Amino acid sequence: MFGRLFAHQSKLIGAAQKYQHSNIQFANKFNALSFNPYYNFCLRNIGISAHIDSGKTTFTERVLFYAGKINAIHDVKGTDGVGATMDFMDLEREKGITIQSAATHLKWGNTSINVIDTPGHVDFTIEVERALRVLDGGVLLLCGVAGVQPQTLTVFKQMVRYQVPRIIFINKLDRMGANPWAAIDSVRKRLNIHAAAVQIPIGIDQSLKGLVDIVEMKAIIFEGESGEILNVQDVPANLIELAKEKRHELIEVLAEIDHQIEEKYLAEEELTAEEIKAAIRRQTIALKFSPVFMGSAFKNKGVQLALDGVRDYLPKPDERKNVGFLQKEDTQAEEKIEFIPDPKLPFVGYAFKLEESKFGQLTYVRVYQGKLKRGDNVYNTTVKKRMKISRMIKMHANQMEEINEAGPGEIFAIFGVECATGDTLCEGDMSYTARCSSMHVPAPVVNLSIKPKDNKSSAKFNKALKKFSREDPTFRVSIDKESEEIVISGMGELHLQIYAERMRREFDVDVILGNPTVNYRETITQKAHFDYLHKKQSGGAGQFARVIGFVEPMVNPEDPQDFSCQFVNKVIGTNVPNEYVTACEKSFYDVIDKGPQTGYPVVNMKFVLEDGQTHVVDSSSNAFMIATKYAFNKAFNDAGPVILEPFMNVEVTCAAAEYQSVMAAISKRRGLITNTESRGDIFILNADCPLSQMFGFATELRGLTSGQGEFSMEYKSHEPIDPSQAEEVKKQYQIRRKDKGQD
Ligand SMILES: Nc1nc2c(ncn2[C@@H]2O[C@H](COP(=O)(O)OP(=O)(O)OP(=O)(O)O)[C@@H](O)[C@H]2O)c(=O)[nH]1
Repeated sequence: MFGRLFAHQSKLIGAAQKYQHSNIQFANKFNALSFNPYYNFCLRNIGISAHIDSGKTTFTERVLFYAGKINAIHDVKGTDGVGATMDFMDLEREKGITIQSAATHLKWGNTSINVIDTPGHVDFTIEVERALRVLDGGVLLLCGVAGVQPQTLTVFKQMVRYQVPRIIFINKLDRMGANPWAAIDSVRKRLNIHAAAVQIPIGIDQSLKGLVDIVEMKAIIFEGESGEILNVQDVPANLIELAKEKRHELIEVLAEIDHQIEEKYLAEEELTAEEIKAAIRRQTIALKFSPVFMGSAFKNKGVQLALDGVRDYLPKPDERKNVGFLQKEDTQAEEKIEFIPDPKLPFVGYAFKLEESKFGQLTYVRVYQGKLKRGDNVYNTTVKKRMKISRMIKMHANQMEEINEAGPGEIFAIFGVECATGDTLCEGDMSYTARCSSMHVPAPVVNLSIKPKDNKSSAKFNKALKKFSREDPTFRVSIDKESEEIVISGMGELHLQIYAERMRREFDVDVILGNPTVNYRETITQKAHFDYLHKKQSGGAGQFARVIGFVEPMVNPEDPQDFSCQFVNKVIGTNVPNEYVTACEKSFYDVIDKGPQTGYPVVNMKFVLEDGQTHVVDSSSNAFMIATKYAFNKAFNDAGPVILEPFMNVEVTCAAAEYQSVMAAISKRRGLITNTESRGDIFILNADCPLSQMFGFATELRGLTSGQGEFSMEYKSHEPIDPSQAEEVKKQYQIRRKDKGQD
């Protein structure tokens, strides 16, 4: 029955696209499915993303307080003995950082808001990916002193990847040196988007008292112990000129992208607050504009107005286009489909996060279409299994609230279903199933060998590894073929250390960690031909295979982490029969797994087989596999082989007086300084550094700056290694081989 409904929906949508009608109109026109586009009129799914330490958790804590979800504000580091509500893991409270994304929901007036607070550290970037994959809008937080920082760029790129409309909140205006206009400038220059302030501050740093809403032209002073009283006043006389100037700037920016505003602007007509707000909403949802709010979360200034911004300018679930696929089970044929947030259509949900709780596995789901009720059966498209939903809950940080149903656009969690991150759950029968589009999973860059201190803990150790790798697709476990050690790979040292610590705390397993190593890669820099004959015809069964072709580099400039290789069959005629081509292909993919110089994978290379030769008796798949292996080795050597190592964009912030020693430390670590900037007493340095040289930098920086310096880094690309270092990496590989008796 649901298969039929899906099938019907697919026909409707196909037809709707053809006639350029909206699905809603089309469905209504044919009266085929009753459709209620206003089901979630009052729902927003938002995430809060930013560079490390910009104040996401502090901001979310205020959001919860003003929305009446908590009755007191707590500090992020847990110094008041409680800790911020959303950083509920002990580790998060001790370190004062967010490690996992946490979900909560609240009411702001008549609007229900699901909020996901995500980590800022690049090491936990998958948490941001999975949150953005399922959110309809975002708040991009910036520090009012530093403006756009490296991780701001990363989260911004992630927002662009998932087409998430966003408002901006410039935080920390209470700090010395805060300058919202410089921050907006950095947004325009570094993010290259249309953005303009909708507010101006009343006072700055120590004297920050409130904000002027330049759309409505009114002043708001935040009063009461926690800024909970909004005292609305006339714009102070000394700020009228600035407010007018910034209102004009806002209209000017909108006029560039919005026809309705442009017409009135050119005709020099006065615009009403309603007209400006409508244009901000239109263009924010169209991803062409980001309104800029500001304040200080810590000093309880401005958060309520940003929440108004979430309600007024970010989209409802039915204002986002959610495209997925409809799969016909018998033929596996897939067609694109738009999921419609109508509770009467078949249910489609996306499992975006798993968490082990004391009651079993908790799976977070976002509903894209239809409605799910407790007791319903769903079909997991990936594992092709039907499962009963016996418990549904709404999460508020680590607290649970039982619910009986969830409709379109909702985010909730279910217990006890077999699921992995990225699976689609749907109501389809076996003939038609739905699949949501997937999320981007970045490749790990750091490895650590790991083993339990005590052999008796092996079972618990393995259980922990299994659990963590199911939860986090950027955490990988493998066995080093040479050393036979277990190796964990992840996004950074901190990422892996946190898992080691969680093993101790959650599984009672102490572990020994090896030194971190980075994920080298091997590639070629030029084209090289091969013509290799493998011939063994003296005594016994003979071997004969000849392969002819070339290898060449293959780079995807769009995606620095696209490390693919390709085998291309260009054989014309029957010189190499198909079964031998298949053997050559298999051999190629086997051999690139371990590069000849370092044992790390070969990337970005095309192997083109053009011709060859067989022998009536002595040729075999095995002979062609051997010939391909040797042809590869020879061609690889002739094609200018290089070793690549991961490079990071590093940003260091320190006091101006310390900059020389920081610059020297970066240069010593083979960093290439790309930018330096002083803002008042603060010095900011950007550099491209090899990741292999950055281990232990946090400790060195603390020493150089009396603990005051901060740094962050994010993956940039894999780049050729310095020749002197290349020799060392090759030598290490030879030593490892020798130790294993492979030489
Ligand atoms: N002066 C000032 N400090 C702030 C403000 N907001 C947050 N902070 C401080 O900045 C530090 C980081 O705040 P968090 O809320 O943990 O930042 P975060 O972005 O959640 O951090 P991560 O999740 O670890 O990236 C804490 O010491 C906060 O007290 C603000 O508006 N003004």
